[in-house]
This record gives sequence, structure tokens and C-alpha cells, in this order.
Amino acid sequence: MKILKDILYKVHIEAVTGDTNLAIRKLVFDSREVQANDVFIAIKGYEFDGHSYIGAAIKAGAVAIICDMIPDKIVNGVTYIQVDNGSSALAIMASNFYGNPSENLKLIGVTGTNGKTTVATLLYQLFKKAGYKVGLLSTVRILVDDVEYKATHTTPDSLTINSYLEKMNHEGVEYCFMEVSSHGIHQKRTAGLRFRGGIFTNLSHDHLDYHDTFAEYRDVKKKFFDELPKDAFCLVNIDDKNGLIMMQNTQAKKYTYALKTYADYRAQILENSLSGLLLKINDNEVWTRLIGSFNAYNLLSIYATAELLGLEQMEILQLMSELENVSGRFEYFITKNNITTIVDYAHTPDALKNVLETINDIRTGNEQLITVVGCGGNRDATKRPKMGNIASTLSTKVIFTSDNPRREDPIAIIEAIEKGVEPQNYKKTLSITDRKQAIKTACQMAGENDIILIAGKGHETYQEINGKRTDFDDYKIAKEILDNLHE
Ligand SMILES: CC(=O)N[C@H]1[C@@H](OP(=O)(O)OP(=O)(O)OC[C@H]2O[C@@H](n3ccc(=O)[nH]c3=O)[C@H](O)[C@@H]2O)O[C@H](CO)[C@@H](O)[C@@H]1O[C@H](C)C(=O)N[C@@H](C)C(=O)N[C@H](CCC(=O)O)C(=O)O
Ligand SMILES: Nc1ncnc2c1ncn2[C@@H]1O[C@H](COP(=O)(O)OP(=O)(O)OP(=O)(O)O)[C@@H](O)[C@H]1O
Ligand SMILES: N[C@H](CCC[C@H](N)C(=O)O)C(=O)O
Ligand SMILES: [Mg+2]
Repeated sequence: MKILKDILYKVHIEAVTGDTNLAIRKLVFDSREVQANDVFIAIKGYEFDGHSYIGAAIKAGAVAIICDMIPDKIVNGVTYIQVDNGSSALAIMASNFYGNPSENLKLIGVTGTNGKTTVATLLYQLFKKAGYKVGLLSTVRILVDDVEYKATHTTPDSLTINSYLEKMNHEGVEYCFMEVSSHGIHQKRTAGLRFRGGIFTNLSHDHLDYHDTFAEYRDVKKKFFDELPKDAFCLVNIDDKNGLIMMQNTQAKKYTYALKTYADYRAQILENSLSGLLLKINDNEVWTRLIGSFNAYNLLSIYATAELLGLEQMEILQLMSELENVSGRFEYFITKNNITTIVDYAHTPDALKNVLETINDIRTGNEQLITVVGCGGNRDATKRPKMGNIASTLSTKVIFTSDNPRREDPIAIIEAIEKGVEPQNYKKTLSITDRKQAIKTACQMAGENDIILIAGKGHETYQEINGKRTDFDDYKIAKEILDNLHE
């Protein structure tokens, strides 16, 4: 059992009613999970207000309540603590509860619109290959050295983060690489963590449903760097015009990387083909299995991070040549009659453009490039016509379909995507709401040497329609259909 008073260390407390010298079992922010001797943290959410569930939490056994305002009616024997921000308080308490685990390993955060999973996962792989015990918190999976756990968010809530970091401490993990999403920063899921480094990949259109404007989205990302401590490093992609902004107010040591401009870490693409990328990084050549110029940025940031964390240049280059593709990121297979099918998680306009441009760069002749793509429901709707425009401009044929419609009407989402298609491209497009049917049609349309891109869902193994999830795996489905068609 832990003592509430200790867990409150560093929390900005505004008022207290009751005893803080209490033995507590757990910290909980969902009243439905409260058990005897728990502390319930009431948080104002996007759908509900946790303060409405204080009564339910006490009924379920909560002995202390953390809230924005102590209620008028208080229950005898229950401790109430008023804080200025419930999410920040939760994050600091979570860290205290689990023994401040981020202090006991080197935690590196990766933020940006695209590339977070790729960079964090490749860093995990590289440090594992270098012989260290490593942790990973990513969209695709959570890894405590070799043990895998299911990921539910890109950046989970602060209790979950700290509980995994504690596990990592227990296993003797030295380095942990984690994705830091804009939702994560904004909802203070990463508050109170001690980062030794922060990486900025890039910034483009996304999540404009959640953040009111692009400037607000950018400033939330910037906040992550503003809060890095002096002894941390801040590594930014300076080819992105927002790179400089990220560094503006940080106290951390600043480093830059770029392909196009002067920077501390520079790379040049020597070769870019379906078999990999040949890069020149600071005068040394390195061949990697990763594909696409956007991956040159990811690889360069990995090189720089490994060097900033003390690995030797030659060792880093050697290990980079052994890195494997990240699941659902430009994953591909080639059939006997040479149809290449690529599954990629491009779910933003910029990512889709990069992937299509990469494929067009490595296409050799007059093969068709058939794209299957949709947009998620209950997410930023302004990206829909943009993605429709990009897909139809950069492909030979496009099938618009459903991504995860969630609670929206799939047909309405597709109509919004179609609005971005320019008249000269109308004839290239068709729309099939059922994603499996859309993939099947693309496979039937493809002939020898053609390329199929299935974008948006990457590693996901489900599809969410009407709030219900069913098994769905782009890669498996396409493989099965093509194997049957071309036995
Ligand atoms: C919009 C959003 O980000 N929501 C997150 C937020 O939930 P919320 O604010 O909506 O919570 P709520 O349902 O309104 O409830 C408010 C509070 O009341 C409590 N409650 C509620 C009901 C009840 O009966 N009792 C009770 O105590 C809830 O536990 C909560 O503490 O806080 C929850 C706990 O941390 C998150 O799980 C939840 O993520 C939802 C599921 C989600 O889909 N988030 C996505 C958008 C997200 O975070 N994505 C980013 C990645 C984006 C990217 O970069 O691509 C991510 O990091 O994963
Ligand atoms: N450095 C990059 N620049 C632009 N696009 C990229 C970059 N890296 C990856 N992508 C594209 O973005 C897609 C998503 O990549 P990744 O999963 O690494 O990003 P993410 O930032 O983790 O996304 P999410 O916000 O969903 O967690 C990839 O499938 C690829 O198409
Ligand atoms: N992290 C992103 C993933 C989007 C993936 C796409 N397949 C979708 O479901 O919209 C989000 O939650 O917005
Ligand atoms: Mg990710």
C-alpha cells in the first residue's frame, strides 16, 4: 500500500478537506474501475465530466477524490483535494505512484505528424541490436524489452505510461523510445515525465477536428520541446519549416537534421528503389532495406539520436543496414506475375502524397498504379477532399472506400473524398464502400507489373463500422485474393 501524502508530492494543490495520511490501493480516473481504498481523479473530458461520477466512485470504495472544485456536499471519511488541473495532477501522481520510473531510464520522445511509429520502432530495433535492454511505446505495440503488450493509443494515458515504465525499470531497460502525439501533449498524458531527448519529424495537416487551427496544433507540439529540461537534447528536422519554431523556446541542447539544407546531421539519397535506400550520411554510405525518400528523414533522425546517445558512428551505420521494415509501413509483397502490393498507414494528406510520389519515383515503365484509400470517421473531415485530390492526381486508378467509419455514415465520408477529385481525373476513380470488395476489385484490375497501394490502415487488424470492430487486415486480405487469382 502507498500513502496518499507521498503520491501528492509536487502536485499543485489548492485546497484539502480530510486526511492525506491514507493508505491507498490504486489511482483510478474511471469511476467504473474504482475498488475499495482507491483514489478517484475526476477529469473533465470531451464527452463526460468525471466530476459527475464522484458519488459513484465513493460508492465503489474511493477513499480520496482529486477534483477541480470540492463539492458542496462532502461525504464523511472521504478526503477531497482540489487541484488546478486534474490531468496534470493525474500525471504527476501516476509518476509518484510508480516510483518515478522515467528517472531510471533514458526516455526519448518522438513527435510530429508522420513518422513517429517508424522512428520510435527503428530506434528500438537499433538499440536492441546494439545489445541493450529497450522499451517501446508506440501506436502498433508496447514492448518491455522482449515482452509485447497491446497498444490502444499512440500515447496512452499517464497511468498506463508510468505502469509500463515501471515494468521497464523492473526488467533493467536502459532506453525507452515513445511516441508523443498532440492529443497526448494536450491532455497532459506525458506531463511529469523526465525526457532525455525529443525528436521532431515533421508537421502537416492532421487532427484539425481536435485542434481548432493549424497554429494551435503546431503550438501543442512545440509545448513538448518547451518543457524539455536543460540536460536533454532536442533534435529537429530543419527541412520542415516548423522545425525552427519547435526549437524556439526550448532549454534543451539543440541539434538539427536535414536533406536539403545545412544542418548538424545531413544525408543525401544516392539510390532509391524497391529494394531499399542507399544513403550518404556525414560522408559514409549506408544501405538500408527501408524504402522511400521520407524514410531517409526517419533514418537520419535515428542516426543522429543514436550518436547523441553515445553510440559509435561505424556501429550505428552497421546496425542501420540490418533494420527491418515497420509493420504496415510500406509493407509489400510481389506475386508470381509481378504485381506489387503495398500496404501503408498513410492516413494524412502529406503521408499519402509521400507514399504515392515514392512509388511513382521507383516505377519503371507504364505499369498502372492502383490506389485503394478511404478516411476515418469521427476524425478530421477537412483532410478528406485533400486526400481524394492527391490519390486521384498521383495514381493511374483509384478506388475510394471505407477506412474506419466509426460512427459516421461511410457513404458520406466517401462523397467528401470524391469532392477533391479534379474533373480531368473523374474517369480514374470509382467508389466501393465495402473495403474488402474494393481491395478485391483492385486485385482484379491489376495486370502483370502493376502496383497496388492499399493506404490508411497499415498494421491495423480490425475495421470499426458503426462503433463495432471486426477483424480486418489489408495485407492478409490482399495476399489471399491475389494468391487465389494467380495460382
Ligand atoms: C478525444 C480523446 O482523446 N479522448 C481521450 C480522453 O477521453 P475523454 O476526455 O473523451 O473522456 P470522457 O469519456 O469524456 O470521460 C471523462 C472522464 O470521465 C470518466 N468517466 C466517464 C464515464 C463514467 O461512467 N465514469 C467516469 O469516471 C472517464 O474515465 C474520464 O476520465 O481521455 C481518455 C483517457 O486518457 C482517452 O482514452 C480518450 O481517448 C479516446 C478513446 C481516443 O479515441 N483518442 C484518440 C483521438 C487519441 O488520443 N489519438 C491519439 C493519436 C493521434 C495521432 O497522432 O494520430 C493517441 O495518442 O492515441
Ligand atoms: N518522415 C516521414 N515523413 C512523411 N511521411 C512519413 C514519414 N514517415 C512515415 N511516413 C508516412 O506516414 C505513415 C505513417 O507513419 P508512422 O506510422 O511512422 O507515423 P505516425 O506519426 O506514428 O502516425 P500516427 O500519428 O498515426 O501514430 C507511413 O505509413 C508513411 O506513409
Ligand atoms: N492515430 C490516428 C490513426 C488514424 C488511422 C486511420 N486508419 C483511421 O482510423 O482514421 C487517429 O486515431 O486519428
Ligand atoms: Mg504512430
